Amino acid sequence: MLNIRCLNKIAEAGLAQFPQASYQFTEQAGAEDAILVRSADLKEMDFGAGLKAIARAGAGTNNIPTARCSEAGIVVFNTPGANANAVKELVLAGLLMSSRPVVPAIAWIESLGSAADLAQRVEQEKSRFVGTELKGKTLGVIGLGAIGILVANLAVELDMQVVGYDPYISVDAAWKLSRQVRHAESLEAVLKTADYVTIHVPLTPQTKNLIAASQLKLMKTGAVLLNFARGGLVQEDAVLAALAARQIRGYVTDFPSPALAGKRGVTLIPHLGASTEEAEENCAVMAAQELIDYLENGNIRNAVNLPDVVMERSGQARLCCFHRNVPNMLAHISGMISKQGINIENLLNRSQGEFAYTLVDVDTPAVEEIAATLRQQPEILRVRVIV
Ligand SMILES: NC(=O)c1ccc[n+]([C@@H]2O[C@H](COP(=O)([O-])OP(=O)(O)OC[C@H]3O[C@@H](n4cnc5c(N)ncnc54)[C@H](O)[C@@H]3O)[C@@H](O)[C@H]2O)c1
Ligand SMILES: O=C(O)CC[C@@H](O)C(=O)O
Repeated sequence: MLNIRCLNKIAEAGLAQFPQASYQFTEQAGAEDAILVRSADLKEMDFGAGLKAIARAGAGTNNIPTARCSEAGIVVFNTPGANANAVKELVLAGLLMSSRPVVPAIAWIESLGSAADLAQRVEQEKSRFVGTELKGKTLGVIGLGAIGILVANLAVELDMQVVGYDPYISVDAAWKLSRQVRHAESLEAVLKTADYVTIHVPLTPQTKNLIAASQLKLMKTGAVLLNFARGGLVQEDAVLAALAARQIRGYVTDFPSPALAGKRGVTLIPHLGASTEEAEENCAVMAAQELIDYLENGNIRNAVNLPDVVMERSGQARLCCFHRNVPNMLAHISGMISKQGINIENLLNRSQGEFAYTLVDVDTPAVEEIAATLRQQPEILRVRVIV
């Protein structure tokens, strides 16, 4: 039996992926083979020696200590794109809420209750809630990954001018982007030209406080900043100062904090970007399938600390080695196997940065001794045998 521990509410469709004959769910810390998580913070968590993988049912992995996981031979997965449409739709709501004051207008009408002169007061006072149109305004999109692309393309459909910035854009992403999206050479160029700026980059040590006082100063007077990516990307004190100085008109964010609560110009949403039935199901199913293929076949799809490594099963056993990306590892692993007179049926090795992963299919199930010897190597972080 393999033990799966869920640290957040995971959609039923995802949990149903795990066959009951070979998987059980546990709440016991330290007993798990794999963890399924959404936003729970694992950064200070101790991991049991048996933990082989963590899957984030979502895009951001800043709640997972990925470097520590790699050192312990734990593969960290996420579910790229699985909730992108849900976020795109909420960004649209954010754009509409910041161009048309519908939220205060609804609050006002609710405050009137069923007053007899309701219709009359509506027509008399509605001019307090005049807005502007998105059509013709410029949207700056920072980060053109799964979400940024959808937001940029949607804005083109809304007849907005769109300017995008992503120095690391993938070729695949570039193909999906509307040709009407203008390419900005720098973050500064986006900030200077946009009426609305929306951020869609991961939170990493490099992107922390991406938008701070000096970036906010570049923004057009009266512009709106939308942050559906992570709170730490925007320096809150600087945003509050920019709002107070009327440098920017609004800050719409999916990441509330005590400092932002109740402040003029701030719209707080309780981290609902991915909270649709469809996105929760997509993420849960994708995360579960990634874990199952890794636990049962050693295959890796959508890990953040290793590249994709997928090989058809052959032979009688599979050795799965998570190791450092240093010279001679492949020669060492294959040499150890051939020294025992064992035939290698198939082998696949891929690396990403400091780490690498090797799958070896062999023609005998009797490879535990080889695995035990390989585990002695300091460069080898985890060896699993799958028969
Ligand atoms: N509000 C929510 O519920 C919610 C849901 C999903 C994702 N998110 C957040 O949104 C982020 C983006 O999600 P995604 O699915 O689009 O991820 P993604 O990996 O598909 O795209 C991220 C893009 O950011 C780009 N990028 C990285 N650093 C950059 C920089 N300094 N400047 C400009 N671009 C940069 C990358 O090249 C990549 O194209 C996630 O990391 C997560 O933090 C939030
Ligand atoms: O699980 C959620 O509700 C949020 C997920 C979101 O923050 C993500 O990074 O994908």
